[in-house]
Amino acid sequence: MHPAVITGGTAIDTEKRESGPVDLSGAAALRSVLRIRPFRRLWLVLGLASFGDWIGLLATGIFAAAQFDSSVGQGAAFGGTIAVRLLPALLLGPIAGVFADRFDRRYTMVITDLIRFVFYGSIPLVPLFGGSPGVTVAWATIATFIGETITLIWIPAKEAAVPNLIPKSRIEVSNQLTLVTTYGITPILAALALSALTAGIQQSGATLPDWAQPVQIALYLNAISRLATAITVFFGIKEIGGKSAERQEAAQQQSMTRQFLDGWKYIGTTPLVRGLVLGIFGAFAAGGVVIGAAKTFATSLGAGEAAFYLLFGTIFMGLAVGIGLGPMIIRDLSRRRWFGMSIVLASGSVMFLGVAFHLSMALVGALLVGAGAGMAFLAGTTLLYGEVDDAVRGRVFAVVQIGVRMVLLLAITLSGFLVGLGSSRRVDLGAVHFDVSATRVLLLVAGAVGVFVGIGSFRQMDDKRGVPVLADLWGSLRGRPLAPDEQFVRSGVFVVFEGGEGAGKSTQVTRLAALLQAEGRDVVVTREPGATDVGARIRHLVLDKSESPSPRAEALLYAADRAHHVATVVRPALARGAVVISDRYVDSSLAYQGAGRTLPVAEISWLSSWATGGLKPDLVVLLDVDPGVGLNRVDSRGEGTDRLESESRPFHERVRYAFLDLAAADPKRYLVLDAARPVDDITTAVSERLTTLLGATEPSPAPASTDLPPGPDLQAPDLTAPVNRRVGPDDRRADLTGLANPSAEPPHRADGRDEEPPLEEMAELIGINDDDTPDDHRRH
Ligand SMILES: Nc1ncnc2c1ncn2[C@@H]1O[C@H](COP(=O)(O)OP(=O)(O)OP(=O)(O)O)[C@@H](O)[C@H]1O
Ligand SMILES: Cc1cn([C@H]2C[C@H](O)[C@@H](COP(=O)(O)O)O2)c(=O)[nH]c1=O
Repeated sequence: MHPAVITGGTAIDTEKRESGPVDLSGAAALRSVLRIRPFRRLWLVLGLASFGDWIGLLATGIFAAAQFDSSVGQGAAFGGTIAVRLLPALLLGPIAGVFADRFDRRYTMVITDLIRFVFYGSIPLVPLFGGSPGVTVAWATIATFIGETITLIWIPAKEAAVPNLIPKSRIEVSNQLTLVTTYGITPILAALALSALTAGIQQSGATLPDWAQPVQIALYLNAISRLATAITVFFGIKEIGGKSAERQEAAQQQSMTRQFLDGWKYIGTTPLVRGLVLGIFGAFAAGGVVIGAAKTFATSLGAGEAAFYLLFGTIFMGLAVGIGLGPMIIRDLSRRRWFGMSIVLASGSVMFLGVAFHLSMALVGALLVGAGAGMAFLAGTTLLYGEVDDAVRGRVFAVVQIGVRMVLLLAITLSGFLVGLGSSRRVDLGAVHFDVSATRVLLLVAGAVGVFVGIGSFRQMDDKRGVPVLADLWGSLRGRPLAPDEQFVRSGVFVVFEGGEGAGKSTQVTRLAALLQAEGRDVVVTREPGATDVGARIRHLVLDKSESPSPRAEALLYAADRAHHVATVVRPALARGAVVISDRYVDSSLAYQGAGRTLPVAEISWLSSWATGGLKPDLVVLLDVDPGVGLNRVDSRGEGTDRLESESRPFHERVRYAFLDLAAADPKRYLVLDAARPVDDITTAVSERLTTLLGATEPSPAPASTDLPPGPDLQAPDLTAPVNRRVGPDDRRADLTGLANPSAEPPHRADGRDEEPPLEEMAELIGINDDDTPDDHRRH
C-alpha cells in the first residue's frame, strides 16, 4: 500500500506530497489521476454532490416560487431561498474549517451528508403533510440554511483530504477535473435533468400526484445525492479517515477557539499563503465587479439587452478556458509566477473593458477576465494544496471558500450600487463615440487595483527571481528554448534499468547482456553515472561521502555525466544498430534529484532533455524494491554505503514512488517488476519483453573490435567479472564497465558469456491495471 493511504492519509502526508514529482500533461496526466481509486471515488462523490447542489439550487427556488400566485411573492420566494444559501458562509463559515482539521475527515463528510440528506429530503414533504405556502417556504428556507451551513463543514473536509490521496504532481490535473465537474458539467447536467423531467412529463400528458412533480423529484434527487455520497465516502474512501499525529495532538491540546485563532494566524503570518489567499480574492473581486457592472456596461455599448447575457456567458466560458486549457498553454511556467500573471491578466482585462467601445472588444475582454480568474483560481488552489500543511488545511480552505463567496457577493453588490451613481458623458472621437460612465470609471479603477494586487502577489511569491519575466513566459509558451531533439539515424534499441538501491539492476543488466550476446547481437552495456572517464570523475564527486555538492550542483553533475555519456557512448552505439543497456538514465535524476531532493521536476526534466538532446529509451525496466529490502541488500555486501545510499528512509521512499509514478504515466514504455522475485524470474520476464521489442529484427552482429569507433574515453565493459564487486563510490561496478581493466576489451562492446544463465518459466507480466490504487501501480 502507499504509505499515505495505509495510515489514514494524513500521518505521512508531508512525505506523500513531496513524492510524485513527475510532470505529465494532457490525457496522460488525466488518466494517471483517474487510476487512483480513492481519488476516482472522491471525484464521483464530488460530481454527485455538485449535481445535487445545482439541481437543489434550481429546484428549491422554483419550488418556493410555485407556492405563490403573485409575481411579487414568487420573486421574493425565489430570491429569498437562494440568498439564504450565501448567508451561512458569513455567519458560521469561519469556524467550519476547524471541524475539518479537528475531527476525522471521513466521518465529518459522512455525518454532514446524512444531516443534509434529512434536511433537503424534508423540503418537498412539508406541503404533503398539509403545510401552508408560508410554512412550506419558511421550512425550505430554514432547511436550506441548515444544509448550506453543514456544507461549509463538508467542503473544507473534502478539500483537505484531496492532497492526501494523490501525488503532488497530479494535484493540478485533479483540480482541473474537480473544478470542471463542479462548475462546468454538473450545472449543465442539473439544468438538463430538470428541464428533461418537466418536458417529459408535459409531453406524456400524464397527471402526476403533487409529490411526483418534476421539481419535487429534483428535490428528492438532491437529498438522495447526499445519501449516496455519504455511503460512498463511508464504504469506498476509507483512506481519508484517520488523523495525523500532528492533528491528533492539536485536537487534544487545543480548544476549538485556539485552533480557530491559530488558523487565522497561520494565514496572516505565512507570506505565501497570505499572498495566495489575497490573490484569489482579488481575481474573484475582478470577476464580481464585471458581473455587477455588466448590465449598465452592456447598455453603454448600445448593444441591447442580449449583450448582458452574452457578456455574462463569455466570462464563464473564459473561466472554463482558463481552468481547462490554462496548464496546457503555459506548460512548465512556474505556478507561482503563473498565479500572479493570471491576476494581472484578469485585472488588466477589466481595465480593457473600461475602454472597450464595441461589443466585440467587450467580449474579448470578458473572455480574458474569465480566463485570468479561472487560471488564478486553479493555480492558487493547486499551490495551496501543495504548500499548506495537512494540520491546518481545513481552516485555510474554509477561509478561501467563504472569502470567495463574500468577495463575489460584495463585489457584485457594490459595483451594482456604484454604477447606479453618476451620470454618463458621451465622448466623440470622430468615427467612434462611447459613454464615459461611472461603470467605465469603476472598471478602470477596479482593474488597476487588481493589477496592483497581482504584481504584489507576483513579487511576493516569485520563485525565479532574476529570470526575466517575459522571456520566461515566452519560453514556456514555446515549450522552453530547448534545441530541437538531436536527429540521428537510430537503428539500435535502447534499454534502461531503473530502480532504488540494491534493486538488482546490475545483476539483471549483466544477465540480459549475456543472453543477447549469446544470440549474436551487438550489445553495449553501460551505466550512469560513470561510464566514461569524465563520468568516472563525476561519479566520484557525487557519490563520495567526503564531497557535498548542493542539490542543484548534484543535478548538474548528473546531467553533465549524462550529456557526455549519451554523446560518446549511447548515440554512436544506437546509430550503428547495437542494443544499448544502461544501468540508470534520466528517470534516476527525476526520482533522486526531483522527488528525493525535492528540486522542481520540470526543471530536472528540462535539464535532462537538454543533456540528452531528447534521446528517450525504448524500454525502461523498473525493478521496484522496498527501500528497506534494497538497502539491506546493499548493507549485506559489506562495502559500506555511498552518499546517496546513506540518505534517509523517507528520501528513498520518495524516490521509489517517483519511479512508480513515471511508470504509471507511460505504461507502454515501462516494464515494472517486483525486485523481490527470484533473479531468474526477473531475467525471464525482461528477456520475454525484449524479445517482443526486438521483434523479428535480425540481430545486428557484434562488430569486430577494430571496426568500432570508440568514444573518446569509453571504457570496455567486462561482463565476465563478478557483478557485485564493490570497491568504493567512485569505482563501484567498475567490473561492469571495465574501468578496472580498461584495455581488456574493445570499447562499446559487452563481452560474451560462454554459458547462458539458467532461465525458469517465463515470469508473469502484469500490465498496469486501470483499477489500481497508487500503491498497486508499482510492480508485477
Ligand atoms: N532478485 C533478487 N533477489 C535477491 N537478491 C538479489 C536479487 N537481485 C540482486 N540481488 C542481490 O542484491 C544485491 C544488489 O544487487 P545489484 O548490485 O544487482 O543491485 P543494484 O540495483 O545494481 O544496486 P545499486 O543500486 O547499489 O547499484 C546483490 O548482492 C545481488 O546479488
Ligand atoms: C543516474 C543517477 C544516479 N543517481 C544516484 C542513484 C544511486 O544512488 C547512485 C548511482 O549508484 P549506482 O550504484 O550506480 O546505482 O547515483 C542520481 O541520484 N541521479 C542520477 O541521475
